[in-house]
Formats: sequence, structure tokens, C-alpha cells
Amino acid sequence: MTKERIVVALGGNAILSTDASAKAQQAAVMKTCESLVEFVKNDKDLIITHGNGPQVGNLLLQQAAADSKKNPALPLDTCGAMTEGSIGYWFQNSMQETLLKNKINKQVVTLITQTIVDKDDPAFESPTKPIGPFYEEKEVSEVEKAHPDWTIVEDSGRGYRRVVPSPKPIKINEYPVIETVSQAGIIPIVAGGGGIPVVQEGDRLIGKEAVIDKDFSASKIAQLVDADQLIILTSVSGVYYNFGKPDQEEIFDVTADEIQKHIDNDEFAKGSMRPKLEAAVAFVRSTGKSAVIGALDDVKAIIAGDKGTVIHK
Ligand SMILES: Nc1ncnc2c1ncn2[C@@H]1O[C@H](COP(=O)(O)OP(=O)(O)O)[C@@H](O)[C@H]1O
Ligand SMILES: NC(=O)OP(=O)(O)O
Repeated sequence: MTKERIVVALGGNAILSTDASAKAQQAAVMKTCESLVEFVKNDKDLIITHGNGPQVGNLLLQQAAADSKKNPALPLDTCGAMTEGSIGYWFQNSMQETLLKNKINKQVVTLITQTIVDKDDPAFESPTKPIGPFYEEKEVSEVEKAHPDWTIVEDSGRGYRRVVPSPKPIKINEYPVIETVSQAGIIPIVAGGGGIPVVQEGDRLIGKEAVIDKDFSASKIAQLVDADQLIILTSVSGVYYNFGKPDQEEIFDVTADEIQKHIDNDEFAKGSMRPKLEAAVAFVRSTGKSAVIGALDDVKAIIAGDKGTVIHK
């Protein structure tokens, strides 16, 4: 019998809390891997994707601080690749150790992934993806003075952040490699930060200065590799109607058509829950299989079907 194949998308809390040091992020990633190993123990073939918003923004700031003729700042697409490498390394290292601790003989590998986007995607003209640190309202004018080319917006009541363009993925360039690696029983870590945004010009792929939403890339990969389930792990136990209001109500199971009505009615936050739901609906509609949005800490209960919001046909 073939194993179930699961694509897991990991949100910010899987990597970073408040301490952006490598040590703290590696500790968070280790804790995440201790949750993820439950999928492997339950005999599932795992494909891991993750975000990079805080990390790529911090890296750009480091580039700007060091910028000189001898040591020029590197562009956003290259910084995206650097975070695919660095965060991928943390996951590869911690997952390997966790598998060994659990006496599971399996390899893990990070694949630098390029995500093809449309050069005319309107997102290039209107930045929406928050990256890097949060700023307080009183700091904003100072930051704008230091970085006149930045767009800074308020991020879901959590503070102010720089935003960059976030085009939609059309195709995952390396998906045949992802397929081959997964078929070989190896756990691939792919499309970190949504993958490096590239546009196709003849035989060439040209990097673009943008950050793709990892939930959309995870959905695209799950469709391309014919995954049995897309699981989006974040910091809440599930999706709520009227989130944050006294009458909020957790959704345990909903059809793609029903939740689409609520998305169309603009009921979900654009910078957080809406893209996750759109990614889930796209996967369910294209494959007929289900997607789950739930908490990283609830992996065992999600596998048992006891927790998380299930979106199905
Ligand atoms: N309707 C909703 N239901 C549940 N959570 C919501 C909803 N709307 C907004 N949120 C917020 O979205 C957050 C998850 O989005 P985000 O932090 O962007 O995810 P990620 O884990 O990918 O970094 C939750 O922690 C919650 O605060
Ligand atoms: N690229 C991306 O979606 O990153 P975050 O999940 O960290 O926002």
C-alpha cells in the first residue's frame, strides 16, 4: 500500500518567537520538528514548506547596514535564496536529529526552489507582504527617513512593518525534483519563503524582488505532487468566524464552497487567515482532497482528526 503524502506549511511561530538570534530560532525549529515527526511515525510521507517573512526582512536590514562598494547589499531574490538555505539548514539538521532520536532511518534534504510568477502580476505594483521586524507607531517616521523607498503599513494590530510585492505562484520550477525525492522516501524541505520568485524569459529564469506567500506555494506543490492532504500549521487551533469578537466561533469542518462565500464576503484578515483559506480552497477544488488549518502544538490531535479546521469538497 502506498503511504499518504502530506504537504505541511509552517508559519512564523514554527521558527521565530521574539528572539531573532540563530540559537533561539534553532531551538524553535527543534521543537517544531518534535511535532512534525508525529506525521512520520504515523507512516506519512512528508513534504515540508515554511515561511521566511521575519528572516528575509532582517537579512535585508543587515545588507543595508553593510552596504559599501566592496561589500554591496544583495537584492531581495538573493536574500530569499539565502533564507531558504539558512532556515532549510535549521530544519534539515533538527529533523535529522529528531528522526534519529525516534529510531527512524530517513534522510532529509533542503531544495532551493524557484517559483515562477507572472511578470505582469499586479502585485508588483502594490506591496502587501510584511517582512522583517515590527515597528512602533512613533518609530515609523524615522524608519521612513532612513529607507525612503520602503512601503510601511500597519500589520493586523501587531505594529508597523515593511511590505514588499507578493506575486502569486504559477508553477514550482523544481516540482519534478520534489516528486523524485519524495518518491525515494526522503523528506524534502521545499519552497522556503514561498520559493524564490522568478519570471520566465525564454530559457532563462530571472529573479524578482518580491516574497511569495508560502501558503500559496504549499498549495501549488500539494496540487502538483498529488498530495493526499495539505496541512497549514500556525499559532491558532483553527479558523474562526468573527475572530477576536465576543461571538467568535471555531470552524471544525466546512466545504470549500461554503468557506469561499465567507472569503468573498471579506470576513477574513488579508494579511493572515485569508491567504491560508484561499490556499486551502485552491487545493481542495483542484484535487477533491481535504486541507487542514490548525496549530503546530496540536499535530497529534490533527492526525487523529480531533483538532484543526478541515476544509473539504
Ligand atoms: N478568522 C481567523 N481565525 C483564526 N485566526 C485568525 C483569523 N483571522 C486572523 N487570525 C490570526 O491569524 C494568525 C495566523 O496568521 P499568521 O500569523 O500570518 O500565520 P503564520 O503562522 O503563517 O505566520 C493567527 O494567529 C490569528 O491571530
Ligand atoms: N514567505 C512567507 O510566506 O513568509 P511568512 O510565512 O513568514 O510570512
